[in-house]
Amino acid sequence: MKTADLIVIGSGQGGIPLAADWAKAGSKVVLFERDALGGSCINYGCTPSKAFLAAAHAAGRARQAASLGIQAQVQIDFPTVMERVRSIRDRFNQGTHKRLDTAGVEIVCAEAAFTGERTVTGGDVTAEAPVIVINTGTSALVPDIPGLANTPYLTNRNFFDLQALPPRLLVVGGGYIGMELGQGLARLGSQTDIIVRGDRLLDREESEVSDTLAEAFKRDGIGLHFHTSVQQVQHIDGVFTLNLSNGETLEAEALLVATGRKPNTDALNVAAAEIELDPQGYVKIDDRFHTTNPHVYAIGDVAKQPAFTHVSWEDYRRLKAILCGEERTKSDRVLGYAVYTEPQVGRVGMTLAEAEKQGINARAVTLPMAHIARGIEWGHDLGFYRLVIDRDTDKILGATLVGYETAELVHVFLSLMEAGATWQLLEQSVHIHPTYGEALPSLARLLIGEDMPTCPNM
Ligand SMILES: Cc1cc2nc3c(=O)[nH]c(=O)nc-3n(C[C@H](O)[C@H](O)[C@H](O)COP(=O)(O)OP(=O)(O)OC[C@H]3O[C@@H](n4cnc5c(N)ncnc54)[C@H](O)[C@@H]3O)c2cc1C
Ligand SMILES: NC(=O)c1ccc[n+]([C@@H]2O[C@H](COP(=O)([O-])OP(=O)(O)OC[C@H]3O[C@@H](n4cnc5c(N)ncnc54)[C@H](O)[C@@H]3O)[C@@H](O)[C@H]2O)c1
Repeated sequence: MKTADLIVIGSGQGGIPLAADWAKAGSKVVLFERDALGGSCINYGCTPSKAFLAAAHAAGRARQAASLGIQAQVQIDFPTVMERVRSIRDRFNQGTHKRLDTAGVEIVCAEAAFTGERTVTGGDVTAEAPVIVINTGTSALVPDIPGLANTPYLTNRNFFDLQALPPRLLVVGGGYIGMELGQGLARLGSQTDIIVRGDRLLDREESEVSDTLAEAFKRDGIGLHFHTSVQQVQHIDGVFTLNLSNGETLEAEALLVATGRKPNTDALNVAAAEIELDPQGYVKIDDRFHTTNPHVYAIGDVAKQPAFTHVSWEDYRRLKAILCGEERTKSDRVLGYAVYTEPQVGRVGMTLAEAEKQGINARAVTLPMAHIARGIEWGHDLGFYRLVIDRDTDKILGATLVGYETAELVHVFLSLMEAGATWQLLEQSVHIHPTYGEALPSLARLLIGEDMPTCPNM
């Protein structure tokens, strides 16, 4: 039995810096990882998907340049695209290894399980510590569709190992992963169809977001099948055949299943440490990341935090402060996130409906892309910017930006909200012409009744 000061289970986005910081400060840290170091984000999530989308969107933008009078011949070298994706993934993965090694963390490459209140075993190592942090993330949740189990379907786990471009692709699921990777392969040349159980894409967002993305996907030649589910899967001679509940039959050489996530808690033997899970298997935590065991904390996706890398990373910063005796909680932060389709969706805070549900006297204003000079100049016609404010306090409550690179632009709102700013502060700001950013004060000016269009030259 090893004795440590800190045990981290899972090398997710919060666990790595926590382990490294503790070890660098001279503490004995043992980190268990059953798969690739760096977790989902580096190995089969953010990093490879965004490197992949860089290529896909380059192809999409080159084709769209026709509307500017530029006729580009797009040739896809798929093996090179994927080699680049994997080399970036590998570089980040090796960087993680080096970071933990240099800090002096003892890495145990094994699946870990609790063997007592403060003890964890993985492979032939058993360690005990007064503080244990669970950062084991999630895995693809694969639905129990007849015929699916024994086929070579793709999830985010093996997608980035693709060697050849599938001529045709079927995607099950109209959420983040299905949309990003589905549009990506479509832009690289796969004839793509997306099967959506509900009546719209990205159904947790406002319907105008879904409608805009559906229009963009149609322009990319993607087939959208709403209100239907897969009843049967067959895989014969390299071709998947899917029978849908609406009577349609679809065929393709590749099938991507992107129907949500499940927490990685099955192997943890949480009962041995009296750690409670919720009905879906996520670790229950309080506002200070404490599980039901006083020695054990949980951060990131496995603790049912919003499933984003910056959330897991921020969990680490807050948990570190708590462990150092500071008064911090998990809840008092402004949540922003983005979907890396084209157009992108940049989101922060509440929608109008969410604000009203909380009883807030809220108001929303919307500026369509057609009223943004930069959009017209660049040939981007899809999207809109929306701002939600509290009528009683004038504070900014949230924003939804759909358009070109809005994942960058939405940080203006994030910072304003973090500072507790009112919409008048934005309205008074003089932003640079011609930029997408100049449309943000214009958006706020709609609240004082200024008519659209509001940008110079419009
Ligand atoms: C395709 C895809 C794209 C994404 N894109 C983005 C994006 O653009 N932006 C964004 O913010 N987020 C994105 N995400 C979400 C993001 O990857 C996660 O929210 C982020 O990785 C945080 O995860 P985590 O720290 O909770 O743990 P993870 O990164 O999931 O890591 C958990 C680790 O624990 C290990 N583990 C599990 N069980 C055990 C065990 N019993 N013993 C030992 N080790 C164990 C796992 O092997 C894994 O390495 C994406 C996710 C996917 C799947
Ligand atoms: N850009 C980003 O930050 C980014 C990118 C990818 C993933 N992520 C994170 O990872 C999480 C998981 O992504 P995801 O796309 O797997 O999940 P998701 O929850 O975003 O989407 C899953 C979709 O599949 C549908 N679905 C569920 N079961 C189904 C079934 N049996 N048949 C058909 N459809 C079904 C759901 O209705 C939903 O629309 C996201 O919620 C997000 O937090 C983030």
